[in-house]
Amino acid sequence: MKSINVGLLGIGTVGGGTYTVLTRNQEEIARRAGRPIAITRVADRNLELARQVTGGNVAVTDDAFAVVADPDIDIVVELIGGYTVARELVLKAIENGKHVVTANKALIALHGNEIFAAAQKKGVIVAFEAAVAGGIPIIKAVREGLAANRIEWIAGIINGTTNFILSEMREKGLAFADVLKEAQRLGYAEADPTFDVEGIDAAHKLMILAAIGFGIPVQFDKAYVEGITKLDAVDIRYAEELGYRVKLLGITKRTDKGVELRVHPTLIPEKRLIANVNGAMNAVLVKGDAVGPTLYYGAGAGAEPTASAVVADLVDVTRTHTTDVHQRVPHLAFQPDQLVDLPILPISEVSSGYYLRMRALDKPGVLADVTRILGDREISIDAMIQKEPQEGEEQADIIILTHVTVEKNMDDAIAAIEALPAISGKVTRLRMEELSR
Ligand SMILES: NC(=O)c1ccc[n+]([C@@H]2O[C@H](COP(=O)([O-])OP(=O)(O)OC[C@H]3O[C@@H](n4cnc5c(N)ncnc54)[C@H](O)[C@@H]3O)[C@@H](O)[C@H]2O)c1
Ligand SMILES: N[C@@H](CCO)C(=O)O
Ligand code: NA
Repeated sequence: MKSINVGLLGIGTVGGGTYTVLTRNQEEIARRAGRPIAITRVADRNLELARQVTGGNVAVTDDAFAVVADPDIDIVVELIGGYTVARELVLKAIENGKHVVTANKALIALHGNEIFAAAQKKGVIVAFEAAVAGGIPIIKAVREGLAANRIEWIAGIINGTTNFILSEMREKGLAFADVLKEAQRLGYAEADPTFDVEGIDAAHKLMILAAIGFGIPVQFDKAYVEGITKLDAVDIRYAEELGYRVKLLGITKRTDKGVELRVHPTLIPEKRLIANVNGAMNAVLVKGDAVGPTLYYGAGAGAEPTASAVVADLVDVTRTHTTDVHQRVPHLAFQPDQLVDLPILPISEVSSGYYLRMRALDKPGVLADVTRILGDREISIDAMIQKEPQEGEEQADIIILTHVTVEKNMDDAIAAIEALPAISGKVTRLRMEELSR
């Protein structure tokens, strides 16, 4: 039987893993796909690496555009990353009538609308399971498995690097920079690790999840993005005292006013399963109206876990590419002419519980002033700790957990608290999610 010929662009961490998995499980994959799938050409600007990984068994080139133009190639796998050359290559592949598999969440989050429109026009498939939560089949779960549901919200630990950093810092007391270096060595981090630590990578993935969950076009510029670089170890400790873990969470919710789309460090009750997801592991909670909350857990980064998703997409594309375009699973889960323009809410309109930490002079009345400011704005307090001042100091930390309120109301309360003479410096604010309903 004629094999499906794959052109692999980029044979780094994920590309290398893809080559290994496809070669190792060749026979079983053919039995699943209905025909053999073979990588017949590889492009990488590092020719030495390409030769080394393929052991001289495949034609290698440093010109990715030559692979995309090759009439013998059926599916192009883009594992270069970034959104400049990768965008051009993917659009060129589509133009040449090739199906595309990619792990590139940045590309999909920024240019998905353009790419899917081009693919629809040409009748080709663009598959991107590896782009969100690595090896966890979350795209398939939301797009197909939960197709009966009205998706209400999705919340996930969707960046392995930051979860690895937070876990190592908490468990082993290691320094941020050392843990980041280790994540880079293990192949978890992006080419530019600021994408990981500033929450951008998680926001790329969240944008994709919101699009397939709610049937909206990708619009990455509307996401609220806050990473872990400003997170203070003391807040992780206080949160623990109060029974919470701090995770970098991507949250998207459908509300009456619009869609919440936000990535930020978040307090989660420690009894939730997702609060106990550690290391480079990812977990995504999806709440559907019929099914209730569902949880998906697994390796979110790394060579073979990510390759697992890339190769599954290759099998999917191989199985479905004979199907009529209109009968296929739509790229963003909803038919292309059925996407809706729900507004994405600015962060000021988002509702959440809050963790507040402030430094206050240890004198009577301060606490009363703070609680009055919150009370005047109908923000109710869930828990509070007042620390004893350290030896020789006059100020002490006050930590307050609040019930849900809208962010702009909290902005106003924080401004009033910071204006109190007995409060010094800024109030630290972290958002909190119960993730129970
Ligand atoms: N590493 C992970 O765990 C992981 C997980 C999921 C998704 N991803 C995504 O997968 C993609 C690849 O990531 P990676 O970690 O494998 O990166 P990588 O840096 O390890 O590999 C990229 C490869 O592409 C090659 N390359 C770069 N520019 C090229 C060009 N113009 N022409 C030809 N080759 C070129 C590089 O030489 C390198 O070998 C990215 O989009 C990334 O976001 C990575
Ligand atoms: N840099 C990403 C790779 C997986 O997408 C992460 O750490 O999760
Ligand atoms: Na995935």
